[in-house]
Amino acid sequence: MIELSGITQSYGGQSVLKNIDLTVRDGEFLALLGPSGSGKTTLLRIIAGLAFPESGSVRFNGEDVTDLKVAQRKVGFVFQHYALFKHMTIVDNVGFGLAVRARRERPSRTAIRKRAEDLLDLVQLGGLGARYPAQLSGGQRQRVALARALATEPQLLLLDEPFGALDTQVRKTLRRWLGELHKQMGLTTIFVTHDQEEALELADRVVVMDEGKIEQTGSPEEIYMAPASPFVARFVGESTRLPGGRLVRPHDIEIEEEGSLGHPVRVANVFRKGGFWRVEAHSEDLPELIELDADGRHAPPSAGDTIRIRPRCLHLVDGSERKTT
Ligand SMILES: Nc1ncnc2c1ncn2[C@@H]1O[C@H](COP(=O)(O)OP(=O)(O)OP(=O)(O)O)[C@@H](O)[C@H]1O
Repeated sequence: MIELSGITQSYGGQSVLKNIDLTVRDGEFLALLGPSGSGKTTLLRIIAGLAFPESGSVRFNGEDVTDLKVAQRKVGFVFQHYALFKHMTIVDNVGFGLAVRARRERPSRTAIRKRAEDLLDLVQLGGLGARYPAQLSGGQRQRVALARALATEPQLLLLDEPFGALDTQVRKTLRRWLGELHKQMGLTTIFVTHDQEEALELADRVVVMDEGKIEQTGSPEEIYMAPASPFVARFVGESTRLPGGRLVRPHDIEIEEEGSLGHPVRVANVFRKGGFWRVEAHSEDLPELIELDADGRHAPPSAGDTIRIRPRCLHLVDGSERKTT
């Protein structure tokens, strides 16, 4: 179990992490999700022992590791641009962490090679060990980086936008594959992403961060269905503001029959979005358009129509809580 309590950090007088408390359970796959600059990487570096907090503590299984350096923490990590050693073969890259161990802890050369080859099989690159990094695709290189991180049998795996530099299709494939790998190995894993789709699809639990603070921690369903703040509602999935200031998902607004008590709005635009219609409508009491989704199997309302709408969902976020900082 990883326990962070009261972690604060600032750079040049600017507060980057503000009193972060977080517990990560054994075997959990946790995503740190937030916009650029929200402090995700800084938090990950503090967990790794690559940076040290101004105050607060980091515990691994009850042991205080706050002042321990990275080499003493048994963590494996993969960063977006964590380059492989160009002049080394793939198998040597993977075995590197073991080969540089002090002599009394270092396995034999044969054992290192065997372990590296087994890991290459695990990341589905068996047989490519003799190649050099330049002879692999970007996606394959990131899998090698992952195999290298796993070689030293870390107790914790940290991934910082590991697929960030890859194109969408490769990213999706690797995402699925990483999910499977985690299921197989059950290694406690924390990954940083600003991609909500990635976080919601992969993680057991998502931690949404903004401006150095945790906005919400919860399962992907909780984060999506019951956002705890307007920030989360806006950052994760789509949201639209209703009269009265509350935010709701466009697909959670129902068009009611004429004569009902729903709120009257005037349709401004309608366009197809895959299997449904996206309707944009004006309301007298809101400056911006309300967005809602209508069933794609029926004819949609037309621009200029007045329709009555009602939020269908109970999980509304009160826009009046909107932060002013
Ligand atoms: N070593 C450093 N020196 C000075 N400022 C830093 C340092 N590291 C991070 N920062 C600042 O701290 C803030 C948080 O950065 P951090 O990299 O943790 O955010 P992030 O959420 O990971 O963003 P991104 O998704 O862009 O990587 C930023 O304003 C950044 O400029």
